[in-house]
Formats: sequence, structure tokens, C-alpha cells
Amino acid sequence: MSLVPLPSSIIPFLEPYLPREKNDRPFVTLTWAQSIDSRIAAAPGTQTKISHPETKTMTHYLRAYHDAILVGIGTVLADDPKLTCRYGNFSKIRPVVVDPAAKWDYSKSTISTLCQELKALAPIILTNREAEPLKENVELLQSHGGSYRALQFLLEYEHNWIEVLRELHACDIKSVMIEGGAKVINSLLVSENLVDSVIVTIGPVFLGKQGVEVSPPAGLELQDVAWWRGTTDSVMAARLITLPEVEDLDETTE
Ligand SMILES: NC(=O)C1=CN([C@@H]2O[C@H](COP(=O)(O)OP(=O)(O)OC[C@H]3O[C@@H](n4cnc5c(N)ncnc54)[C@H](O)[C@@H]3O)[C@@H](O)[C@H]2O)C=CC1
Ligand SMILES: Nc1nc(O)c(N)c(N[C@@H]2O[C@H](COP(=O)(O)O)[C@@H](O)[C@H]2O)n1
Repeated sequence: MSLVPLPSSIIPFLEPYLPREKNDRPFVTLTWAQSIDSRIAAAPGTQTKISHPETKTMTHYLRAYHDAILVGIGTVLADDPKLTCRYGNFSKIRPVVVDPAAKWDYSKSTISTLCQELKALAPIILTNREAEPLKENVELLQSHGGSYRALQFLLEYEHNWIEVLRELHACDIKSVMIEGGAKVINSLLVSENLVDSVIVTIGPVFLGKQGVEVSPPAGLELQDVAWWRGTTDSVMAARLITLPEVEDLDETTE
């Protein structure tokens, strides 16, 4: 989809939610586009266009403010995405793919072609320690300037995000835009104190019960909520209610 001019009112709307410096981990923006019935695709393994061109442009505007863009392997296999920033001066953003079992055949991907043509930064692929990526992919990725990084992934996804963010911090990534898919979003929504901004595009469509649902395992509240209304879509920007850090808890109990 080609981009359209960014509606000027989006700039002040998003400004309070843009990345700012953090010391201990990258700033995390969690963002996706969903239907009215909270679906991000019409069926598993498929890509569904939900955003209007102006909110798609907004996504690329947001990408321009981040060092990296992260998605799960389910999204890469379904969408074969570009994960580039096509807004403004086409600033370079680093793709990060969470692929514990090293399922992705990087050599056959659109991202690999873009890297070959020097149109994109090569990805960081996060695998489990036991996974064995194909030698051909390891070599190609390295020649493009990317890398496989092995982590100790746990079975429950929500317990892995601290280590993922620690690894990105070690790669000098100061901000990451996390775009999905559903397993990524649902597990991050219940990970305490890790998400700094949440930006959700809502398109005027129902995708039905076969769709890929965004719905965290437990309820949670949002705060600092702001809305933007476009031609067809609405966008919600918010923060998750954060729990006090352990030190703060200590202070209150003294
Ligand atoms: N409308 C939108 O904004 C977006 C829609 N999508 C759609 O979402 C669908 C894909 O979603 P899902 O199937 O849920 O796949 P996903 O992209 O969330 O990837 C899930 C897989 O990634 C790995 N993974 C993710 N988080 C992990 C963690 N914390 N620890 C360990 N492993 C982890 C696991 O292997 C897991 O099976 C596609 O249909 C895609 O088109 C994806 C992104 C955005
Ligand atoms: N903002 C938005 N609106 C939609 O309707 C979508 N389906 C998505 N999907 C996400 O965008 C990625 C594709 O990015 P590229 O254009 O290929 O760079 C896709 O993988 C999803 O993460 N997003």
C-alpha cells in the first residue's frame, strides 16, 4: 500500500507517546491495527489490511522514531513483511524477529531481498539456545550485517520479554516498536512495567470468530488515554497502568 500525506493533527496527538530516553531498557511502543471485534487478521496465517492509508502512514511515521521494529515468527510467516520505514527520509529501522525454533527461511524472504539491495537494515533473529538455524541463513544474514542471537526462552511467553529487551539494549537499541502478532501482543499486555506506549488503530470492520484475536489472558486498564479520529479509522494512544517497582513498594511499607 502506498503512503498518503500524514494528516497534520496526528503529529501533536502522538507527541506525548513518542520514545524518550530510558536507562535500563529500550522504550517500548506496542502498536497494532484491529477490527471492532478485536481481530488483527481474518484467519490464522493470513494478512488482512485493516488500516486506512492515512493510519498506515501514521505507522510509518511512528517507525521513523524507533531504532527497531519487532514481530513474532507467526507474523513473518503469514505476511512476509518489509518492516522498513517508508516515511520522510526513509530512516533505517532494525527488524527484530522472535523465532525460538529458527523456523524462518531468511534467504527466501522479502527482507533478505531488500537487504541485498541495501534498502533495509538486516534483522536480528532471536532464537532459542537449542535451535539450529540453517548454515546458509546464518552466513547470508551475517553478510547483510544481521545476526542470530540465542536466548534461553521459557515456555510462557510473558516471562521472556525482560530477556528480549535486555538483549536489544545490549545491541544499543534505545527504542523498539512492537507490531505483533497476537501472541506477541497478548503476552506483552500482561508483562508488568515493560510497555511504555500503546497505540491501537481501529478500523470499521468486523473480522469474525475465525479471526486472530487480541485479548490478554487477564483484564487490564489503560491510562493517559487520547483518541484521534480519521476518515474511517480511530486511533487510541495510551499507557498501561504500571505497578509500583519493588523499591517503591519497599518505601511504602517502611
Ligand atoms: N493488524 C495488525 O496490526 C497485525 C496483524 N498481524 C497478524 O497476526 C498474525 C500472526 O499472529 P500470531 O500467529 O499470534 O503470531 P506472532 O507474530 O505473535 O508470533 C508468535 C510466535 O512467535 C514466537 N514468540 C512470540 N513471542 C514470544 C515470546 N515472548 N517468547 C517466546 N516466543 C515468542 C513463538 O514462536 C510464537 O508461536 C498474522 O495473521 C498477521 O498478519 C501481525 C502484526 C500486526
Ligand atoms: N498498521 C497496520 N495496519 C494493518 O492493516 C496491518 N495489517 C498491519 N500489519 C503490520 O504491518 C506489517 C507489514 O509491514 P510492511 O508494510 O510490510 O513494512 C505486518 O507484518 C504487520 O506487522 N499494520
